Amino acid sequence: METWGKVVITIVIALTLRWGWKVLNWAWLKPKKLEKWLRDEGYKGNSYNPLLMGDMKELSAMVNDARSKPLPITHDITSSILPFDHHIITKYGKKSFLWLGPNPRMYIWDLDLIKEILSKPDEFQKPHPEPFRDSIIGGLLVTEGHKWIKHRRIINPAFHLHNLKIMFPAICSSCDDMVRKWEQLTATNGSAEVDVWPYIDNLAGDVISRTAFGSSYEEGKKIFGIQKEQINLLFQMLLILFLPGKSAEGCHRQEEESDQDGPEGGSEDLLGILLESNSKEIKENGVGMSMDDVIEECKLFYVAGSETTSNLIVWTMVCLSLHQEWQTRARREILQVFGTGKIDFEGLKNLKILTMILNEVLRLYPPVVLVVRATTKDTKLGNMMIPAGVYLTLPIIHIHHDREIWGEDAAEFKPERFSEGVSNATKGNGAAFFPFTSGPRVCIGQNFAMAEAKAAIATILQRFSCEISPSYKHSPFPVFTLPPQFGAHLILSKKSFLRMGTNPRMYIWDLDLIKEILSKPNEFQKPHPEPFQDSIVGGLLSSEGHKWIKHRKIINPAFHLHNLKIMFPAICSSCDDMVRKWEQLTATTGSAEVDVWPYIDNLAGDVISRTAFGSCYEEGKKIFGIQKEQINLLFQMLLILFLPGRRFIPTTTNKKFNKNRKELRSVLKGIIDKRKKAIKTGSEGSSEDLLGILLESNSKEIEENGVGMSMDDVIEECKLFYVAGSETTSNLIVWTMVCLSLHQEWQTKLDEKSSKFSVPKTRFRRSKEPQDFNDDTERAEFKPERFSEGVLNATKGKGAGFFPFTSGPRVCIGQNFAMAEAKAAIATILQRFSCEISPSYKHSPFPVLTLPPQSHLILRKIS
Ligand code: HEM
Repeated sequence: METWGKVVITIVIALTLRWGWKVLNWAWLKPKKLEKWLRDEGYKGNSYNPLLMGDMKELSAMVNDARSKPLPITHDITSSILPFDHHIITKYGKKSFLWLGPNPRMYIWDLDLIKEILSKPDEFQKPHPEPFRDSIIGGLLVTEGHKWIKHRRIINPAFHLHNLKIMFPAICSSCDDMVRKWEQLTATNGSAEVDVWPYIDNLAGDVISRTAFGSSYEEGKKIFGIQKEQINLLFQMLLILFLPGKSAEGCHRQEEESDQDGPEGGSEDLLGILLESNSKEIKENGVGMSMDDVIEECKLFYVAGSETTSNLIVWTMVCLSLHQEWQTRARREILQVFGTGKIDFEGLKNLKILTMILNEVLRLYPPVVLVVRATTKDTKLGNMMIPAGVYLTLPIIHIHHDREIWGEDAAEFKPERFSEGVSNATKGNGAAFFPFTSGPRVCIGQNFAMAEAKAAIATILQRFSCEISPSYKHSPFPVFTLPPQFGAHLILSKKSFLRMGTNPRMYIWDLDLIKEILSKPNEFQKPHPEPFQDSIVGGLLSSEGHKWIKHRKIINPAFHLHNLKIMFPAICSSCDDMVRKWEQLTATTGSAEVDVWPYIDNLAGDVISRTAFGSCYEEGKKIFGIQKEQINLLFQMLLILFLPGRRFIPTTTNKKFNKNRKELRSVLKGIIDKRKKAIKTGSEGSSEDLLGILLESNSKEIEENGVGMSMDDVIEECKLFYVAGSETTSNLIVWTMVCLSLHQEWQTKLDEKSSKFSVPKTRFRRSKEPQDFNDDTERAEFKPERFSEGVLNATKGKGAGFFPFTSGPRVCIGQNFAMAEAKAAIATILQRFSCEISPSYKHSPFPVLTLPPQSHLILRKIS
């Protein structure tokens, strides 16, 4: 008995000593040995302290403190989101390390070393055990060696591009579902403040549920919920997590629960493809994945595939809200590629701007902020021989923000740095951008994630604009990935589009954007084809690029002030002719009710006929008539106008339209030929009208540069003079008369000043036209005094808010002409008449190509 007792005591002592030795080695000797190695290699860090769990206590306190408050809105986030790492790096430099329990983690900043580590997954494995990670995920992400090779081979097909293409409609359905909810939220006011994070978070889970489990989508969603709770529970256990044998009761219970949800379903979703690939593996090589393996992979799909991608989407929305110019560029591209219709997989590759934006977001807000590898034996890395048990931190986010790599603007959102690809953005050092890591263990879901993010952002921007809400709190905080801890409160506004045929039209209200668009005629061209306009006007108005530059140069002299001066008497003759007719109408009683519109309409045509075609005035007037008829015919064809090949549809209107077109050409050709001859023979006045000056300027261009305008070009310009020059100016004149009839006080003012008045200019303000006169909002009132100190003052410094003639290089070439004509007309009228609204007047500004009315006014002769 005694002997037995001694034996037992000896065994107990031996075991205790062995266990004690192990603990001593784990908690003190080994860390101290590794610390010595690190310091010998020139790495610096805090001295290891087992009582404080290495740096865990300080780290935990700093993390909790950082988590408690939002950050300033800046992309310079590394120091705030990884406060302890920042503290260590600032204190000890880049060659430093920190203690997670008894394990030292050294930072690897050298890009060549990072590449080497990632290219040798066997030598630099993921740390095992890694309590945080292992409690949540298993599967491919954490397996090593042969098992990893086999699993990766089995899973790979699930992520092939052609399978992604099959799954893509499911991704789009989830995006549509989300956006539909936002449409409900913004239905009443057109905009709403929305915390988009829960929706996006849910979207990514939804996408994985559909694409991973297809028909078992609803059960799939349940797993998503459980997995999310697991991560939160782990955070509550941060301090005990690195103790051996830590208990995670809650976790285990839920693990079991999530284990119960077994896989099932077809072969067009991730699970189906995986199961098929597994059967193939078993057939070919005897062993494949077990049921437990498959379950682990499914759980992994959730965490790896949804958290990460939802991070990317939400930070993209935040960045686009902060950088509206990129939101506009992205939306423009999306509308160019998909219109407002369905997003398709093939179109994704044309989203160049969006790819640049997503890359920049992945750089600034990488969902995986760092990855860790560990040595299991003495391992060579560069010039170092690293002993077993050292953890290596590859600080993705620090490297993505490193000024030495990206330049001084590293913390700025500048997607343009990716315009020539990743290699260019990183100045040849592609390894500096690795949100999905690199090497054999590069993220298997990279294409999946990018396709999902593109589909989501495209679907959102097709329908909404977003901006930062006042209640937004910037809170990127690394949990497992980098979600916004306090959500992402944005203001979503519904985008309104008008559909013309298959093309959407978006409204641009922002004056800076309007100015930008008008200042870049090459980038923002007129829509081609634009069936309505193209059927009526060609010439300068619809040409682009070099052709436009050449034509504008040739035509410009025709609108020079000194030529306008020469043409001015012709303008006044037309005004006199019109007023003479009114004098006849009012001759008997001194006043008469007159629909002034046909006269004014005719006046403007008359002015163009005289000033454009001078001596050929009568033929010119014929053109005017035909052009007017063409506009009316087009209106009758509105329904078929946007059909391809519309010209050949044999309707009566279409036939008439085509006949008119031919006639126009022939009349104009006749006029031009005649004029060319007259110029040749030096006939008097042959080059004093628009046509003459244009032909002369064209000859000069041909002489100097070899090419000028063809006959067809000149015909187009002449047709354009009619529509652009007469409809528009007659609108200005008639609405001025209507306004002066409504606002007698202004008529009187003009009367008093007789010849030296200035024409009120409020016609084409961007504000809405009143349909009745009760609209008392200030912007809808007729108040010419707002222009008393000029346009800039009237628009409260925003000159771009008034642009009846547009602005930039393509500003209306006939602006001075129109203003001179309108002034001459109104002056001539008011010299002889007063006008007031007649009881039969109907207010009917209705846009055709321009904005003509039906205007019955009472004209009274001024005695
Ligand atoms: C923006 C989105 C994503 C980012 C930034 C991202 C990032 C990463 C990174 C950095 C790794 C390497 C981790 C390490 O080596 O420790 C990784 C691995 C992995 N990712 Fe992703 N990921 C994303 C989306 C996805 C998606 C959508 C899926 C699947 C549906 C996925 C599945 C995986 C898997 C299975 C691995 C392990 C690969 C292996 O070890 O062989 N990821 N991911």
